[in-house]
Amino acid sequence: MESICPIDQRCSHQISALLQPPSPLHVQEYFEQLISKRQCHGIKVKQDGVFGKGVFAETDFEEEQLILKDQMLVGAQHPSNKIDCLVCGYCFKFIGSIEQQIGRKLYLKTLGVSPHYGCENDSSDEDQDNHYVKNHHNPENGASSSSTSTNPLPKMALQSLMNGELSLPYSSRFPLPSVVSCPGGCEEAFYCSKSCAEADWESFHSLLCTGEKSESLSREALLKFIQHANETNDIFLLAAKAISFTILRYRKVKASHLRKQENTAPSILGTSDLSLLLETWKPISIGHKRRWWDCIALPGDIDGSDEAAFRMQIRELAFVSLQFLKEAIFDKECEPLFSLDIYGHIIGMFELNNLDLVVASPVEDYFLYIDDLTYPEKKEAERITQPYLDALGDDYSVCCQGTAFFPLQSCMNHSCCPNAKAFKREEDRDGQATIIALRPICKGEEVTISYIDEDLPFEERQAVLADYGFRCRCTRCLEEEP
Ligand SMILES: C[S@@+](CC[C@H](N)C(=O)[O-])C[C@H]1O[C@@H](n2cnc3c(N)ncnc32)[C@H](O)[C@@H]1O
Repeated sequence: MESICPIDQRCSHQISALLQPPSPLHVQEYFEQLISKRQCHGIKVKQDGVFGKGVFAETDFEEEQLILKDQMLVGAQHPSNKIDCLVCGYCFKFIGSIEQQIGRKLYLKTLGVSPHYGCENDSSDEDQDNHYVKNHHNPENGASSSSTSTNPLPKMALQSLMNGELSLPYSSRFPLPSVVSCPGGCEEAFYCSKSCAEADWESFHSLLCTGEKSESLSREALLKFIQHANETNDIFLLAAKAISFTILRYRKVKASHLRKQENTAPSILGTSDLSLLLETWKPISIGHKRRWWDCIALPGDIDGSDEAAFRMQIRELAFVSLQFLKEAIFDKECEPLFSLDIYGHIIGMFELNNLDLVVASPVEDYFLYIDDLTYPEKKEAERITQPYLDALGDDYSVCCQGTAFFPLQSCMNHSCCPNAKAFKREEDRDGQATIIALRPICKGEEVTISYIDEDLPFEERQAVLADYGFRCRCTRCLEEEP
C-alpha cells in the first residue's frame, strides 16, 4: 500500500511554490553571477533552446581549450570508494601522504571492512542488480575498485605506514595536504585545510555530522539514515546534503535579516517565511528536475506489466529514507523540504543531471614514477615498494569516485556528436568539473557534451539515454533514426 506523507498534504501550497520553475529573469541573473564568479566569461546560459536551457559559446574556442571549470553545488564520494581513497570532504583533493593512502587502504582491507563499512561479502551481490543504483554522466577514466589484493602485509607494517613511522622512497615528490579532522568530532569526514572544514561545516556537515558537536536532532536517527543509504542508494546522502544546505542557508539569511531589523517584534522568530525559503532554495530550484520514481528508466529485467509496482517500490524506498532523515534533522520552518514530493524531485534532479566525480590518485602517479626510474635507483626503490604494490594488486590506481551536481555543467545538453567533453587534465586534482573543447567551437555555437559512450549504435544509445529520462534528438540521432 502506498505510504502517505502528511507533509505533502499539509504544505501543498509551499511545495508547488518550491517546484515552480524560477522566472527567466531570475535564472538569467543567477547564471550571470555564477559565470562571473567562476571567471569563465567565454560561455553564456540561454533558456530558449530546443531542449530548454543550454550553454553557448560567447567566444571562439580552440581544440582542447578549457571552456569551464565548475564548482559543485553538492557532491559526495561513493561510500565504497572511501576505503580506497582518503580525500577532503569538501574539495575532494587527496590528503595525508602517499604512505597514509597506501597503509590505510591495505589496513582497512586486512580488517575486512567492506564498502558498506560492514563485513565483507554481505552486500556485493545485492549491488550487482540493485535497480536503484545508476552511473552518472561519466567524464572519463572511472576505474573501479577491483579488490584483487594478492599478498597481505603484516598489520604492524601498515600501521607504521599510516602513522608516518615508515616512509617510502621518493614519496616526498608527491606531497599532499595534511589531514584536518572534522570540527564536530565524527571521525568520518576529513579535510585538506581548516577553511575546507569550516566551509563544509557551514554549508552541509553541521547538520549531518555524527560526532558529538553535531547540530542534528538525533545522532542515532542520522546513523540509521546513513546506514540505510549505504545499503540501498548513496544518492540519499546527496539529497540530505541538498536539504541541509538549504536549511543552513535559510537560518543564516534569517539571522542576518533579524540582525538588520533589531526592532522587529520577537514573534517573527520561529515563524516560517516562504519567500526566504524560496530564496535559499534557489540554487536547487534552477536544476532541471522530475520526480525520481517517475523519471527513472525501467530496468531491462523488469516486465512492462510490473512497471507500476516497480515505481511504487522506489517511491517507498525514498519514503523510508526520508523518515530517518526527518527524525535526524527536521526543521519546522523548512517543513516543505521534508515532503516526499520535494525529496523525490531532489533525487530526480541528481538522476537527470549529475556528473561522475573523479579525481586521479597520487598513489598511481607514485608507482608510475617508481616504475620509470632507471637502474640502480629503480631496483633499490622497488625492493621496498614492490610488496605494497603486490598487496594492492590492481587497486593501486583506483581514483576518487563519487557523484556531484554542477550548476553550470548541468545546463550542457547532450549530443552524440559533441563538441566538448568533461575531462580532467593532469593539473585538475580536485572535485571541480572541467569541460574541454573537443574541436574548434565558434562563437554562438552550443557547447554540447556526451552523457554516454557515443560510439554505441543508435538503438543502444537511446536505451542508455533512457536512464537520463529522454530520447536523443541531436543532429546525428535525427539523421540515423530509422
Ligand atoms: C542535464 S539537463 C541539460 C539542461 C536542460 N536542457 C535544462 O533545461 O536544464 C538534461 C535534459 O536536457 C534535455 N536534453 C539534453 N540533451 C538532449 C538531447 N540531445 N535530446 C533531447 N533532449 C535533450 C533532456 O530533457 C534532458 O533530460
